[in-house]
Amino acid sequence: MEKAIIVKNVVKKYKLYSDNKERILDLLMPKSYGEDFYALAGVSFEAEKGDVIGFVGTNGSGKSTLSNIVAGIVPETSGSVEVNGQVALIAVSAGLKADLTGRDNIELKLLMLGFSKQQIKELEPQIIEFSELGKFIDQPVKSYSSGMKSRLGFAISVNMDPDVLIIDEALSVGDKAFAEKSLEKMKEFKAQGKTMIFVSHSLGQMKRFCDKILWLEYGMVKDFGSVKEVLPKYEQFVNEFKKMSKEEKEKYKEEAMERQGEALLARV
Ligand SMILES: Nc1ncnc2c1ncn2[C@@H]1O[C@H](COP(=O)(O)OP(=O)(O)OP(=O)(O)O)[C@@H](O)[C@H]1O
Repeated sequence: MEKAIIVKNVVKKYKLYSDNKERILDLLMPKSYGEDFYALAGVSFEAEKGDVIGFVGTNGSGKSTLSNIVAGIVPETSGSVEVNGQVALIAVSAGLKADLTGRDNIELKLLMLGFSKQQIKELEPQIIEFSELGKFIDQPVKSYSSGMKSRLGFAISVNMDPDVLIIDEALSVGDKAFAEKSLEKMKEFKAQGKTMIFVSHSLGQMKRFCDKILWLEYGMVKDFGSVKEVLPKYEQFVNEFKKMSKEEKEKYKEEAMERQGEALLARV
């Protein structure tokens, strides 16, 4: 099987600063300021060509960070990411320039991806039609609602015919009719054998759409396998987690952070 995505040992470290002074000191001084925070602590997984993989995990587990790294939008701190083919990320307002109009954003995005002026001229009407933005297409994106931004982002990404498509919660913002239309488009892509990553809190959508599930927990892979195998385990965890008291949740987090520390130490 041909690999579409190979992610090896990816770590993403953020710096958390208590105030702006600390941030500036960290930039200017040789000594390190601020606290290290690991959004991803050594994540590995592979996608075969045509796989549809769902990322699940509680809030803050690293799903968006990982999808942004696979899409090449955020750099990894260490580890490696290989993507075969052109990748498109759909997330609310991902990569849209707020001061430009919807139309300018379409042109800019396609130009940056290497489309010719002629190709852009051909693609533009179908993108605008798909976005259902009507005359708003010539208004600056900063005047759009989050649903409108998501529609524009979705319309650009699906119409440029990518090899790998990453969809981060984009369907939860638009209205129901648009979400259905988008889901249809994604089914079409799936039938064409395109590789997709799908980030959503809707387990129903995951079940309907994905083949495999990557379960992230505090920046680590808790499980990776078929939907049938992993999703019931995740569902059970979510139900149990919801029932935990605040103290039990804290304890669970502490233990997971210890495992994270050990995993990071084992790497050095
Ligand atoms: N730019 C940043 N600076 C500092 N911390 C960040 C940054 N971006 C993300 N994080 C932190 O990294 C962790 C992972 O965030 P991420 O958005 O990837 O999680 P998620 O699983 O997508 O969460 P959600 O389900 O809530 O969208 C979070 O604790 C978040 O606060």
